[in-house]
Amino acid sequence: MAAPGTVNPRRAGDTGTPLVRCESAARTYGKGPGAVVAVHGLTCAVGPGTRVCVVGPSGSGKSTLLHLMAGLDRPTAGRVSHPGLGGEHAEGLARHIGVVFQGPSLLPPLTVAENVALPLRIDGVPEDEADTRAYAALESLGLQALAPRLPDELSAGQAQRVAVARVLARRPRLVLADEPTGQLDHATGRQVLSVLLAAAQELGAAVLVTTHDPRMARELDVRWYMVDGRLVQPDAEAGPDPHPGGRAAP
Ligand SMILES: Nc1ncnc2c1ncn2[C@@H]1O[C@H](COP(=O)(O)OP(=O)(O)OP(=O)(O)O)[C@@H](O)[C@H]1O
Repeated sequence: MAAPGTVNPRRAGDTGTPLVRCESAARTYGKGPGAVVAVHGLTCAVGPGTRVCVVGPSGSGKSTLLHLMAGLDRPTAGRVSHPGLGGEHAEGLARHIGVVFQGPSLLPPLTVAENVALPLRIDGVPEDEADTRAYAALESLGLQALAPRLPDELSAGQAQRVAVARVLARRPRLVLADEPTGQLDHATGRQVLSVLLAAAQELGAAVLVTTHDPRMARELDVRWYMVDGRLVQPDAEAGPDPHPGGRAAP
């Protein structure tokens, strides 16, 4: 059995150069006696096409790990790198990594279509092409009828599916979703997750989703369990992983 904090990359479906790799990565918030070690020296990797779920209770460090992987935060010790995404330059990474956040994230004054097109415009995609790609992303998620609506005219589940469309319209190679179903009822949450997984599969993107809900975790191929800022082997928590290669059985 691997040391605590280490996830065997093979179990994570490391079938190519990892898109993201953590090597003894740690994150401590604050200094001195009040310092909080949110993540303790984690070693793990996400390979192309892999679908990983990080399962753990509130406060176990899931968001911190996701932010480190997204390049939104830096480890206070150890290293996080993105060898399969062309290096470590933040701007370059942002083009390849899509992040879905837990709460409302759509801009209230913009329509759904404008919200989805905005990141493309920021990336420098010409307006017509951005609009076309935004509409195509909405259509592929069955959301085209929502295109002219404002965010406050959507249900929470619809808003979260639009947020997924916004991320996927940029065609990322790695999708990191932080409790994307955390504010939804179970049935709606499952629907959002299934839309996210199907769209990512269509794109060939790897996915890492965090959740505190073990029922959601079953929808993913590989599960990592997080306790008090440490990853523990699935075997220790829930028996053998049914897909040790990290990919769903066909
Ligand atoms: N900016 C911060 N400053 C200080 N402590 C923080 C900060 N962000 C997170 N923490 C602490 O780090 C630990 C891990 O937090 P984190 O948000 O990563 O956990 P989580 O598993 O994602 O929780 P949740 O499921 O509630 O979102 C917690 O003890 C939290 O209080």
